Amino acid sequence: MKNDMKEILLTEEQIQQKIKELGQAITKEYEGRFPLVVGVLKGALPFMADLIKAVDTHLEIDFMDVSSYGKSTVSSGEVKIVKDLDTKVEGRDVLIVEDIIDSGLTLSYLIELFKYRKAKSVKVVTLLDKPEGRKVDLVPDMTGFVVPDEFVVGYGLDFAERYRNLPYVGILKPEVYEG
Ligand SMILES: O=P(O)(O)OC[C@H]1O[C@H](OP(=O)(O)OP(=O)(O)O)[C@H](O)[C@@H]1O
Ligand SMILES: Nc1nc2[nH]cnc2c(=O)[nH]1
Repeated sequence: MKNDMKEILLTEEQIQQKIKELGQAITKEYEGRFPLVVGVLKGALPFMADLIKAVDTHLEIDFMDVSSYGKSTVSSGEVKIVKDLDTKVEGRDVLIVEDIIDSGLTLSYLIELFKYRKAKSVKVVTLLDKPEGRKVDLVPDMTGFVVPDEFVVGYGLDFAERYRNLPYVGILKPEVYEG
C-alpha cells in the first residue's frame, strides 16, 4: 500500500509518541473524574484504541457514528446520526475523540447535541486538524498534528473505505483516486 502514497506525512513512531503525550494531558485533565470518552466512527477507531491505553485514570467509552461525507473527497455539509450513544450524557464530562477535523461540521453538530443533552462539559481531542478546511469556527481542546489542506489517509482515515488499517498517515498519489 505504500506504493499508493505520494508522501508519508506522519510515521507510526511520530503518531505513537504524540498519543503518549495526549494520554498524559487527558490523565491530568480528568484525574479523579469519570469522563465519557466518545469515539466518532469509523475513523477514530485506531486513535481511540491507542489513546485510551495511554490514559491513566478511570473512563467510560462509547461510540457514535455520524455521516457527513459520501464516497468522494468533498464534504456534503450534511450530518446525520447513523448510530447513537448507548450512554446518557446528562451531567457527564464528555470527551469527543476524532481522527480529523476538516470543515468542523461533524464536530460542531456533536458538541451542540451533547450540550443540548445537558453534558457537564464537552471537550474535543483530535489526532489531526486541517484548519484551512474550516467552514465553522471550531478550535479543538487537544490536537495531535496540524495537517495541510490535502486529502489524507491512514490510521483510521479512508479513501472509499480503504487505507484505514495503515499505521501511518499519508497523502495518496492523484492517480489512485483519479483511476
Ligand atoms: O470536519 P469535517 O469536515 O466534518 O470532517 C471530519 C469528519 O470526517 C471524517 O468522517 P467521515 O464522515 O468520513 O466518516 P468515517 O470516519 O466513517 O470515515 C472524520 O472521521 C470526521 O468525523
Ligand atoms: N480520509 C479523509 N477523510 C476526511 N474527512 C475530512 N477530511 C478528510 C481527509 O483529509 N481524509
